[in-house]
Amino acid sequence: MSLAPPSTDGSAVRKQVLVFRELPPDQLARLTAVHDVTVANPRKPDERALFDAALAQAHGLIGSSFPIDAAVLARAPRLQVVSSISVGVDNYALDALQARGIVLCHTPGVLDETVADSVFALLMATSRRLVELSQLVREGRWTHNIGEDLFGSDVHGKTLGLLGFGRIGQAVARRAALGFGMPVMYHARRPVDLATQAPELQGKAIHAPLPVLLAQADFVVAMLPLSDSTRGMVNADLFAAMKPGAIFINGGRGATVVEQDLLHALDHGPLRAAGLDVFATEPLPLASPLRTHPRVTPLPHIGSATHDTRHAMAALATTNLLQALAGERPAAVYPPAHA
Ligand SMILES: NC(=O)C1=CN([C@@H]2O[C@H](COP(=O)(O)OP(=O)(O)OC[C@H]3O[C@@H](n4cnc5c(N)ncnc54)[C@H](OP(=O)(O)O)[C@@H]3O)[C@@H](O)[C@H]2O)C=CC1
Ligand SMILES: O=CC(=O)O
Repeated sequence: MSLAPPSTDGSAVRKQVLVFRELPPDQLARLTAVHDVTVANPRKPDERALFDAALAQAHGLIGSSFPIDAAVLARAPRLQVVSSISVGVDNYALDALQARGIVLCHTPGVLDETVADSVFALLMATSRRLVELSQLVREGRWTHNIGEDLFGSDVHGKTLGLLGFGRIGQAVARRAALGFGMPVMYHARRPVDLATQAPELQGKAIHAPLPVLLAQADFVVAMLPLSDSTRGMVNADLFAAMKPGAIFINGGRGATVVEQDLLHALDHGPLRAAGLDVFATEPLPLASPLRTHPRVTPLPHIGSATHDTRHAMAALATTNLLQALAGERPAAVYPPAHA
């Protein structure tokens, strides 16, 4: 869909913007007020040709869930800015963007609490077997009091081990430590200065050596970005080092986990259960054993999927794009200036 520009007020140079995933109407209106906008989702076969044509002219891209790789960038000779409606930047060819001086923006911060809510919901659901037991009621199999074979495991007071302790990891830690009395251990390459960055977690969360975290955590929650350093990081060695009966939750990116190793840890290793919002291939292929494994609770990548938060992400991404196209420093550029 090409959106005709309103009559120009002559105050600014209109640029070509390609929206590659749907934007809420109010955010689309902010763009069309100042730029020429094409909306085309390359995942839809009937919009692919329009996407390709608009890409060749685009100064700015905004969207998510589609890889903007080196081949796509090579077909966008005028590109100045890519604004992702996501905090994760693993869909973007970072080296090629940097080499061409194309600004990359993303949406940190506005989704932290919502994603942490989702991760904690998954942690609760797996430990108390909520989906499985709800299914039992729905299917008319609740004919007598459930027995020990269907009991769950406690959450409060148990130890949480976080792989990744950034914005979202810390939001998960707050829920665990302040709401559920859980001691928190975290693994990251650099310890976080809790006194300045998360004073409410002082004395409640510690930076622990990975083997210690894995041996002691009742819940291991991965909240890692996908990068060269994290791809396949959660592998057979890590699963083997986890405490017997541990529950594994992944709210970061699927490819940080070796899924075959996860399955082995469920069937032959220490894992009691797993809760997964993200997968190496999304949507999850029908043939994936993770889809139907009885002790896996799979979700369709819904970490930030509330009306409020998805709108806040779209608004921040739109602001970022408008700022960058105006030659200003965007509110949330990747990598951040201090990195
Ligand atoms: N399921 C969903 O819907 C969502 C998933 N996400 C995913 O969550 C990720 C995290 O988001 P956010 O918290 O904002 O990101 P941050 O950048 O704030 O945090 C990332 C954390 O991971 C750590 N980390 C990075 N690389 C490594 C490594 N090699 N080894 C150990 N720790 C590492 C960082 O610490 P250090 O650099 O010191 O190692 C930091 O603690 C996103 O990148 C995205 O992929 C985000 C939103 C929604
Ligand atoms: O996975 C979602 C994101 O914002 O990143």
